Amino acid sequence: SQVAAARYGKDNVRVYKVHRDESTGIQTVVEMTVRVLLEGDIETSYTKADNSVVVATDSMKNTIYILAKQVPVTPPELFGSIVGTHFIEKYKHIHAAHVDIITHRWARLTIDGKPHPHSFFRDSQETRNVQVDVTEGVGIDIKSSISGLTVLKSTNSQFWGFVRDEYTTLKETWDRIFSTDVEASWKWKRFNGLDAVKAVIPKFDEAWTAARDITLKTFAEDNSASVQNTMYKMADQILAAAPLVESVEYSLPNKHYFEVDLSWHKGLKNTGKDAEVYAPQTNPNGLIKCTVCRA
Ligand SMILES: O=c1[nH]c(=O)c2nn[nH]c2[nH]1
Repeated sequence: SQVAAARYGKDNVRVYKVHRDESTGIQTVVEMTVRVLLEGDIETSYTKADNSVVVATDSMKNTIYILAKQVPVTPPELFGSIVGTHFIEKYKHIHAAHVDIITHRWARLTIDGKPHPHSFFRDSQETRNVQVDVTEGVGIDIKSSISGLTVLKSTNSQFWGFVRDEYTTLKETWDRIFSTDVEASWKWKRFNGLDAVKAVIPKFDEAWTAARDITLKTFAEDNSASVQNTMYKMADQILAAAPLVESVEYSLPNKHYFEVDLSWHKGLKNTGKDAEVYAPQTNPNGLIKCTVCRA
């Protein structure tokens, strides 16, 4: 046997960092969960019990905390690029570093109509994430994403004209509920190194804001013909808004809400235009995926 592929590191490294503005007393917090996996000339640690090539995962965890102290932890695209670049520069036998960062939300509390200087709440399980792959002699590939942004619209979602055959029972609808947990990601054009990432730092927050705003606005305003068509419209607009982005990917579960026919109870009307009470379905769910690139 031989090692076909190998990468190792520390997962679920939880990092919190506070910025204290002494002049205003306003504090700002960031919380994230970091994974770093390394690749390189490490096969002998698997095949020969040669630990001389192993940077201990504990040391990798220490490194994440030290770098979080020394450099900005936002935008996550920058911090991930710094962390990954550190490992391939520090250890000559390490040739690639894969850094995944999940950023959790701490929304500033508004108390008596005013933003509170140092109090926050978890307003959503939505996260902002990056996958940063730093490869020696190649560059830095970054995929940014939004996860766990759960939305629902109570009308202006349709689905009709689909294949009807001996397997079809689904009725066509011109007015249905559409709910999904948004998973949207955008892949940046390859950066040739850390300096190239540092040259465009503002673009990362701008792209995240654009992707989130476009997703929510299109979700709300599009009279959706299908999940497929609506997600394509979202991706198309994100590509137009972010020239440094190479492609956009959506993965949207279609979280079904079924009408409940109550006509058996004294003729109670609760279907079609009379439907008000629905049964939210845990499973099964539709799952619609696409990757959209520039033509
Ligand atoms: O938007 C939808 N797309 C689909 O492919 C599908 N299939 N069943 N319901 C559906 N809704």
